[in-house]
Amino acid sequence: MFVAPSDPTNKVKNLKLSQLCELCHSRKAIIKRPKNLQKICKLCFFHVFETEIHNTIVDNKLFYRGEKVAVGASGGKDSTVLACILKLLNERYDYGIELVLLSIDEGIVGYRDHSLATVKRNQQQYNLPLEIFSYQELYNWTMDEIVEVAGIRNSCTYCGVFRRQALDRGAAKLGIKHVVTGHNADDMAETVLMNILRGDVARLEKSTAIMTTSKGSPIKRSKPFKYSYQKEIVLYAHYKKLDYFSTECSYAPEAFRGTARELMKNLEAIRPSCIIDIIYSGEGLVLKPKKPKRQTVVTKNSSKKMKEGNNTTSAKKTEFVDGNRCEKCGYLSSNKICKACMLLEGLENSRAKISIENDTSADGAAKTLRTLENLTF
Ligand SMILES: Nc1ncnc2c1ncn2[C@@H]1O[C@H](COP(=O)(O)OP(=O)(O)OP(=O)(O)O)[C@@H](O)[C@H]1O
Repeated sequence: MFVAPSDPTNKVKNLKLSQLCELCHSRKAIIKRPKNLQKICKLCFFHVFETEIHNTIVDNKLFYRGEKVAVGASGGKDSTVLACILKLLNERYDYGIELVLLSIDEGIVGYRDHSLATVKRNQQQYNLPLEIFSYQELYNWTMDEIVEVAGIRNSCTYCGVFRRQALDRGAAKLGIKHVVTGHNADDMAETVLMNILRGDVARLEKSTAIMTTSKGSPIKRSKPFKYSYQKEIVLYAHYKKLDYFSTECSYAPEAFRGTARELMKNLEAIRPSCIIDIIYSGEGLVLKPKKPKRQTVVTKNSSKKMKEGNNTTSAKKTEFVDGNRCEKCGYLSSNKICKACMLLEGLENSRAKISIENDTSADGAAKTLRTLENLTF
């Protein structure tokens, strides 16, 4: 239990009972916790916020002693607070983990260059090693070039696919098998909501997992802020006076996610617990077992047709299990060609500035996106 009543700087006199912190009952309450509307003092807020994250880490056995962990560091509020708190908890509770800041430079002038300058300052402030990998070096494209060719509307799709892979590839190069990101409770609730609204059952099943791994891939990803509210992360950064970059990405946010975010914010205003409740609902969902895939029975007739070259089944997608390597880049992929290479192929074909909306060509970026939507990853 956290008690610091003798702290002379925070000692208060002549306060009404209603003005006192509801946790320590000795200092003035200055924060109304967004999560549960509890009125608490600054020190108690730091303590409960940090302890909740520690509990999430311990309850879910996120780390093991001696593990090397990369913090996906964008310079934004979430990952800055994550780096700060993981360093603090690692020292306070002696997790015995080795932290590294891992940043991806997507190549967005006026946005990522500024936020990476923040990460470089964080590196000094937290005394942690920093590694930066860029889309330019990994894919030979910057996001600015991609938007020029493929348009702004689908920029998040490209960026998301490339960033996920870039973080994995960056971690693999550093010999790290665990990447933590600053995805928070609001992000997760939004994702659950989006998947429900889209009827995307396959994604819904995975959307509340705190740790995700891909069969055959050595890199696992986790979200220690799974139960932390966005507003509390901002409050923590504010009261701790953390150095973070607060500008939004220059490219439009994914339209549907933006709508889900608005919806979540409206719901939160009426009922703050709805963020956590949506996550609990997602966790509690039991989905119907998947139907086993139908086997193609090869009859005498069909084998004859096959020999004659009339076989329609040969056009079907060949199934590749996780752990296979992309035929183009050699990186791990559950498909013959990884998502990033499929997008790159579309981009190369669209260099002639075919806009996504008007693109009806057979090989352009728009077609690649449509193909990707139909693939199961
Ligand atoms: N360029 C990047 N390099 C490294 N990690 C990144 C990068 N961009 C995003 N991430 C990781 O993914 C998480 C979610 O990113 P996203 O951009 O969706 O949300 P955000 O709320 O803006 O996060 P943040 O406030 O940390 O920038 C980040 O917290 C960070 O851990």
